Amino acid sequence: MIQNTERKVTLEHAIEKILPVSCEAAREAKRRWDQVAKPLNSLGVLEEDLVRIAAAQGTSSFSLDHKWIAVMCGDNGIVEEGVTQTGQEVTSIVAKNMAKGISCVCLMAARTGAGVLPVDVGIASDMTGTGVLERKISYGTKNFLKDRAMTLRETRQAMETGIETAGILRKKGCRLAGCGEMGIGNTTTSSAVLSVLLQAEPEAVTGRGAGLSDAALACKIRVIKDGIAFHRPDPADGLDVLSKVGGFDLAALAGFYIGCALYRIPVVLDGLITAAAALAAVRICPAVSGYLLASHVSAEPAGIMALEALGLKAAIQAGMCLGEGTGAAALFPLLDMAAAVYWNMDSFQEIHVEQYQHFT
Ligand SMILES: O=C(O)c1ccc[n+]([C@@H]2O[C@H](COP(=O)([O-])O)[C@@H](O)[C@H]2O)c1
Ligand SMILES: Cc1cc2nc[nH]c2cc1C
Repeated sequence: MIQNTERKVTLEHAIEKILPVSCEAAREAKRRWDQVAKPLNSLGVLEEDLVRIAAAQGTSSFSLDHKWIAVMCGDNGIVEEGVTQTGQEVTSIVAKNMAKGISCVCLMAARTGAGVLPVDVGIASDMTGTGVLERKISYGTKNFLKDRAMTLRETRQAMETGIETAGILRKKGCRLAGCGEMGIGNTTTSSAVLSVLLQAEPEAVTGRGAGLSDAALACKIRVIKDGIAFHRPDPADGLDVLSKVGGFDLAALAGFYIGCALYRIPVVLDGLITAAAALAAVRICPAVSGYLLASHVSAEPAGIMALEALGLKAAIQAGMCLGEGTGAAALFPLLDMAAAVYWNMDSFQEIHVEQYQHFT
C-alpha cells in the first residue's frame, strides 16, 4: 500500500499563508493590453479576466496551461422536504458519469483540453471503485429543518478536502482552475446560504433549480425561511452558515478557493452554487477574493446578486444553470482566445500608429 506521507494542510495554515494578489503584475498586464493595436478595452471583461489572472499568478507572463475543473459532489438531507424535481440518486449517477468522461462538463471540457476531477465529499451511496476521488465525509448531510446540515468538524473536514484538491491540481501543473458541483438539492442550500450572507429575503434569492412547479417553488422558499429561523446562522461567520444550512459540496468548494489562493492558482467559478460557496469563503478569508473569476451569470435569481457581492463580472450571459462546472468550461476557450491576442498581437508602435495621450 502506498503511504500518504503528505502532511494535511489545515484551514488555519492555509489562511495564514495566503498572499495578496500582485497589483504590480496587474498593472503590467493592463499596460500590455493598452499597447496592443486594437481599440482600447475592446475585449471587455476578457481583458479584465487576464489582468486578474496575472495578479493571482503574480506575473504579467501568466500561463493558462493545464486547466482543470474540480467538481465537488455531495447529497443534501433537505431533499426529504420535496424541494427538488428528481431523486438524490441523480447525484451519484452524474458523478459516476463524470469519472467516465461522459457528463456534460466532461464533454465541454474535452473540447477545450481541460481535465475534470470529480470528488465525492458526501454522496449518499457507496462510490468505491467508480473512479470518483474518494473523500466521503458522510452519506449526505442532515435535513437542516431538523439539525445542522453538518457538524463544525465535518464542515472543516470538507473545507480541508477542498484545500487538498487544490494541492492535487497544483501537482498536475494546473495554472488555471475551474470549479463545479453535483448535488441534488444544492440550489436549496445555496439559496439559504446566500439569503443569510446577503441579508436578502428567501423569496428574492430562490429559484427553480433543476426544475420545479410553482407549488414546489413556494415549498422550497418556506423550507429555506424555516431553516434560517430555526438556526439563526451568523452572517459574519461563514463556517457557521455553511455548517447550519450549507452542504459538503459548498464547504469543499469554499476550501478549494482557499487552497487555490494558497497555491496562487486563479479559479473560475460556475453558477449559483459555486458563487454561494465563494461568498462564504470570502467571509472566512477575504484575501481569497482576488483569486476568483466569474464565468457566466446563472439564470437563478441570486446568480447576479452573488457575483455583485463578490465584485466579479461575468463574460458570459447565456441563461445557463447546468452546474457541474460547465460555466468554467465555457469560459476557458474565450480566455485562450484573449490570451492569443495578449501574447501575439502587434503593438501600436509596431504597426506605426501614434496614440494620443488623452486615454485613460
Ligand atoms: O449552477 C447553477 O447555477 C445551477 C442552477 C440550477 C441547478 N444546477 C444544478 O442542478 C442541481 C441542483 O438543482 P436542485 O433543483 O436539485 O437544487 C445541481 O446538481 C446543480 O449542479 C446548477
Ligand atoms: C440529469 C441532471 C444532471 C445534472 N448535472 C448537474 N445537475 C444536474 C441535475 C440533473 C437532474
